[in-house]
Amino acid sequence: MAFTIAIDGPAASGKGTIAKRVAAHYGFGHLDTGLLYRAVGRRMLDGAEPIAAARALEAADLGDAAALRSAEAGQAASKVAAIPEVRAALLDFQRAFARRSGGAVLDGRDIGTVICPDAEAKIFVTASAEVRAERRFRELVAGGAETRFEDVLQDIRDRDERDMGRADAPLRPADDATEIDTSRLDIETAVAAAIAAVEAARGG
Ligand SMILES: Nc1ncnc2c1ncn2[C@@H]1O[C@H](COP(=O)(O)OP(=O)(O)O)[C@@H](O)[C@H]1O
Ligand SMILES: Nc1ccn([C@@H]2O[C@H](COP(=O)(O)OP(=O)(O)O)[C@@H](O)[C@H]2O)c(=O)n1
Repeated sequence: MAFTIAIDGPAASGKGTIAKRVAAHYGFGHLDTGLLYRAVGRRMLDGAEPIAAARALEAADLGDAAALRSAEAGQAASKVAAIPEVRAALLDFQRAFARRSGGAVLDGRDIGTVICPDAEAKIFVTASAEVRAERRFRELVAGGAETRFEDVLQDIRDRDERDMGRADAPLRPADDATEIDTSRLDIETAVAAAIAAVEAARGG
């Protein structure tokens, strides 16, 4: 049976963590759609033309998740993500994943609004920019990156503005999404709130 859970939200709000845990809870597949845009952004940084790179994207391009998670790849991702032809090139793959049998959780920016407007459950994860920057800063430092908190905060603000301000599929909650503000929630509590929202959507 196909059952789709759409999880959207800004950078470092905790949507990926929630998506992974919710998928494990239900035994569903999980797709981090940000990785697709990061892979196209990475290829642009290497000199490729972004629309052609999006059309030629292969599973192998998503292999090096650690490199794709850099701040540089994130900025490049949010630039190529504003190009309608790039978004169009990535649409079918995401929709096919969403309808896979056995259930799917997709996290990104436009899953509940554009990719899967008919998803059975929709969640919009938020947190203050300062809390998100603190989380991302710790994550980058733990991974060995040399960076400053102020730069991470600026990166998050730039991407928020670009992602919310673009004409095509801007970041916004779907009208029927449940919003979870994780600013003051630990991971366990945030995941429990997400599962409760899915259960409510299932009529449970
Ligand atoms: N509720 C939370 N409380 C504290 N840290 C969190 C919480 N949710 C996620 N994190 C941590 O914040 C960082 C970013 O989370 P992630 O799920 O990757 O965000 P996103 O997918 O929205 O970018 C990770 O290091 C993660 O472990
Ligand atoms: N469904 C999606 C997912 C990501 N993106 C873009 O890709 C960038 C990187 O997304 P991500 O989810 O990997 O970023 P984080 O939230 O993990 O920092 C975002 O800033 C968006 O510009 C998008 O436009 N649509």
